[in-house]
Amino acid sequence: MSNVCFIGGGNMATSLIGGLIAQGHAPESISVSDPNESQREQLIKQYGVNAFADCGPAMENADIVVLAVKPQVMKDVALMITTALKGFAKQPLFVSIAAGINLFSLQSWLGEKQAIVRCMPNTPSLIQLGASGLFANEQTSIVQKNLAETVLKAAGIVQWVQSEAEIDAVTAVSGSGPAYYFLFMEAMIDAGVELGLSRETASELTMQTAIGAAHMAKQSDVDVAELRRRVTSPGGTTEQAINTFESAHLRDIVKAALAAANRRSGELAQLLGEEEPSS
Ligand SMILES: NC(=O)C1=CN([C@@H]2O[C@H](COP(=O)(O)OP(=O)(O)OC[C@H]3O[C@@H](n4cnc5c(N)ncnc54)[C@H](O)[C@@H]3O)[C@@H](O)[C@H]2O)C=CC1
Ligand SMILES: O=C(O)[C@@H]1CCC=N1
Repeated sequence: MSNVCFIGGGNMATSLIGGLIAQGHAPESISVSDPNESQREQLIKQYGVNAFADCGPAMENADIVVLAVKPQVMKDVALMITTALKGFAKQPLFVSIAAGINLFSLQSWLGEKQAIVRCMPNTPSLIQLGASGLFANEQTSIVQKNLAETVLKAAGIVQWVQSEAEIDAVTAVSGSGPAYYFLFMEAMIDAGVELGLSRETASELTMQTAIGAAHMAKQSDVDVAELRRRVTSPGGTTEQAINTFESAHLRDIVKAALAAANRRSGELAQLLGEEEPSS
């Protein structure tokens, strides 16, 4: 079993650790470093993993180090890691899950020779229904790619993408995506309450409808547009709701929202990363 280390033990690390443990990964082979003591205690109590305040002891013997800190602290953390790594015989594979921080910056902080995978997971990883996009630098071997894939697959589905730019698109679609569905569910629950349902009934119906629609879409041999048409009887109720969404340009709103999320990845790269020399 591979030794997996998480630098940063917050929301996403907790989701990924939850996925690994649920898949039978031994807690003793998972280590976390986080300066926040209550975060460490929570992870020890919930999963029985090893937790440390500093990155050095957490990374000892690690085959794979998942960088799960906020983009704003990534540079400082990466430089600390580089110092700690100097005493290590074995260099681990690094997997960064930070939005916007590109391989150019990660390589300039961790070292040009390091194998690094940029990954964008999402929070449903906690219940093994995550979706992750992955892109590896040239230094990453096939064995290391398989290792990254195995760790992320414990949390859900994995898609390798063809270019690093696509990771920003993955961030806009599935990284941030759960929040879009939660917002839509919030709005449906509020609207159901407006129409006279109790909040509990509106919540139960909304969530089960989301689950049912997602399962149908995954299992169906027709596309989602056709599934929508099959709910929409001519002259019926759904048609009225769909017409309302279309006249309010829902599709344009979704396009603009995802474009804004995608753009933000580029802004984070500029704000928090190293400047790439223009070729
Ligand atoms: N929350 C989400 O849905 C997703 C987040 N991400 C990315 O995951 C990363 C982490 O996000 P969250 O887990 O939401 O943040 P979070 O704030 O919940 O967790 C970050 C953790 O890093 C710890 N930390 C701060 N300084 C540290 C240091 N020097 N060494 C070790 N740990 C340190 C903090 O104490 C905190 O527990 C971000 O870069 C974000 O872009 C990626 C996909 C989805
Ligand atoms: O909002 C963020 O920046 C992170 C990345 C994807 C989901 N949460």
